[in-house]
Amino acid sequence: MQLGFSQRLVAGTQAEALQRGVHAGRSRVAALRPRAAASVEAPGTNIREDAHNRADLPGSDALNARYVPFKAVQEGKGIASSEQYSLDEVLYRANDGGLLDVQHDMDALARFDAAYWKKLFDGRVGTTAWPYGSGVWSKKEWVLPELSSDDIVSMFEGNSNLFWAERFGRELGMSDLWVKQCGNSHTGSFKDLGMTVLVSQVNRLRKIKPEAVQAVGCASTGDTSAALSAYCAAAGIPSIVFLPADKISLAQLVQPIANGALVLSIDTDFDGCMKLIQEVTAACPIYLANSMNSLRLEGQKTAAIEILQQFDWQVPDWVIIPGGNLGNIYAFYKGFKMCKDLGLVDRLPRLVCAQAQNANPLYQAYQAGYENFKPVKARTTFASAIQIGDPVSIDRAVLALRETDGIVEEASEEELMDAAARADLTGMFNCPHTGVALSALTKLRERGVISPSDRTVVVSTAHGLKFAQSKVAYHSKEIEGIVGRYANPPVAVKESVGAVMDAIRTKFPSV
Ligand SMILES: Cc1ncc(COP(=O)(O)O)c(C=O)c1O
Ligand SMILES: N[C@@H](CCOP(=O)(O)O)C(=O)O
Repeated sequence: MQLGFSQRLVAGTQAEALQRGVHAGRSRVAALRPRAAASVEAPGTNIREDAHNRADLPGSDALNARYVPFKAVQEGKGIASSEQYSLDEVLYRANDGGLLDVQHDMDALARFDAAYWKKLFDGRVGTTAWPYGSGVWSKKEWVLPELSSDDIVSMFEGNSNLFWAERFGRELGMSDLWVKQCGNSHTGSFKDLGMTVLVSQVNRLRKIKPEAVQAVGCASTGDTSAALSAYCAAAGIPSIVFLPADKISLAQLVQPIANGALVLSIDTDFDGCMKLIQEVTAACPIYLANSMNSLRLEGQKTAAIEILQQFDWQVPDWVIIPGGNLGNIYAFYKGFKMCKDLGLVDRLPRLVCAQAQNANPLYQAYQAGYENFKPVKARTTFASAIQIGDPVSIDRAVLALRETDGIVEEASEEELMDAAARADLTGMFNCPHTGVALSALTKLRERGVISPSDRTVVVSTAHGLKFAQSKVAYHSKEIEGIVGRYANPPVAVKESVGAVMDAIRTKFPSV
C-alpha cells in the first residue's frame, strides 16, 4: 500500500519519536545500571520496568496477528481467511487437520512506509533497551505486535554475524560468498530465534490461562531441546524433552540436563519422538514447542530480515539452508517475503534447501516435481540434527521453494564432512549441517548454476563445537568409507628439539 504525503510525514514524525524513545530508553538504562545492582532499595528500576513505562510506538495498537490455516496461505488468502484464531488459543492445527500459520495484518503494517521500518530496525541494533537488544524483538512489530514487553523471555538472541567468506569463496571461484552464523547464539543453534517467541507467548498464556499450560515439551534431534530448556529455565517454566536415544551429540544431550528439563531418552528415532510428543501434548496441558507450532517461525524469520539489513537492504541472489523438519526454510521465505510485501526490498532471493543424502525426503520430492511426497526412513548421518524422514513442514517448504524458484540439493556423508573440513581450513569451524549446505554450494557452483559474482549466503545453523566428536573422528581418519581428504591429524612427537624440528620441516620444508 502506497502512503500519501501527509501519511508519510506522520510516519516520519513517529519514527523520530520512536528513535527518541529508544535512545532516551538507552540512556535511562545506562543511568539506572548502578541502581539496578542495588535493587533492594530501588525495586523495579530495571530495563524491563523501563520498557513498561516507555510509550509504545504511536499507531502500533492497530498492529495484530492471528493464526490462520496454512492452506489459506497457499490459496493466497492470508489473514482474509474465514477461519482464524487468536494467538492466545492453545492449538497447533486447523479444522481440516492441516498446519496453521501466523499471519500479520499487512494493511496495518503498511501504514508505516519502508523507510520508517528500516530506520526503526536499524536504530535498535546494539541497544540494551528491553526488549530491542534482541535481534528478534528488535522487529517486535513484525513478530508478535500485541505481546507486552513484560511477557518477553529473551537472552538477546539474534544479531548474529554475517561474514564475507573471502578465501573459501575464492577457492570456489566466487567473489561474493557470505556465511550467516546463526549457530553463534546462546544455545549454539538458530533455534533460540524461534524459542524466545514461543516461550514468551507461553509466559503470557500461563498468566491468563494457568491451567492450560503446565509445562512445555518437544521432540528433538538436540538443538530444539537445548533452546527450549534454556528459555524455560530462564522463565521458571517446566520443560520436557523427547530425545531419540543415542542419536544426538554429547554436547547437545548435556544442555537440557544442565538446564533442569525432564529429559526422556526414547528408544526410537526423531520421527518416532515427534509422533509421541504430538499425542502427549494433545492429551495433557503440555504446550508443543516444535516448529509445527507456527509461533516458532515468527522468530526464525527474523534471521532473513537481518540478512537484508546487514546488506543495507540489498537482496542476495542465493540463500542456502540445511533442511530437516523443514520449518526454517519456510521461516526464511516468510522473512524475505514480508520485506518485499512492505516495500523494504524489491525481490526475493532464490532459496536452496540442502539435505543429507541419508535423510532426503524433500530432495526426492523435488526430483519428482513435488508430486506424491513420501516420507523416508532416515538413516544415520553425521548431520544428526537433520536425520528426519517425515518432516512436519513439508508443505511449507514446498511453498517456499516454489515461490523463490528454489532448488533442493543433497550431500553424501563424505561430501558433507569434506565440505565442512575444507571450509574449516579457511578459518571456519562448521557443524556437519553447515557442511551439507557448503557441499550443496560447491555442487551448484561446479555445475555453473551459481555464477562467480552471485551474492550467495550460506546459513550456518549450529556451532561446530556441538559436534566436536564427529570432527575429531574425521581428522583422526577413523570413519569407515571416508578417506578424509582434508584431515589434519595431530602429530605425536617425542620430547626433543630434533624430533620437533623434523616434524615442523616435514610440513614446512622451507623453515
Ligand atoms: C543444526 C540444525 N541445522 C538445520 C536444521 C534443520 O532445520 P529445520 O528442521 O527447520 O529444517 C536443524 C533442525 O532440524 C538443526 O538443528
Ligand atoms: N533439528 C531439530 C529437529 C526438530 O525441529 P523443530 O524445528 O521442528 O523443533 C532439533 O534440534 O530438534
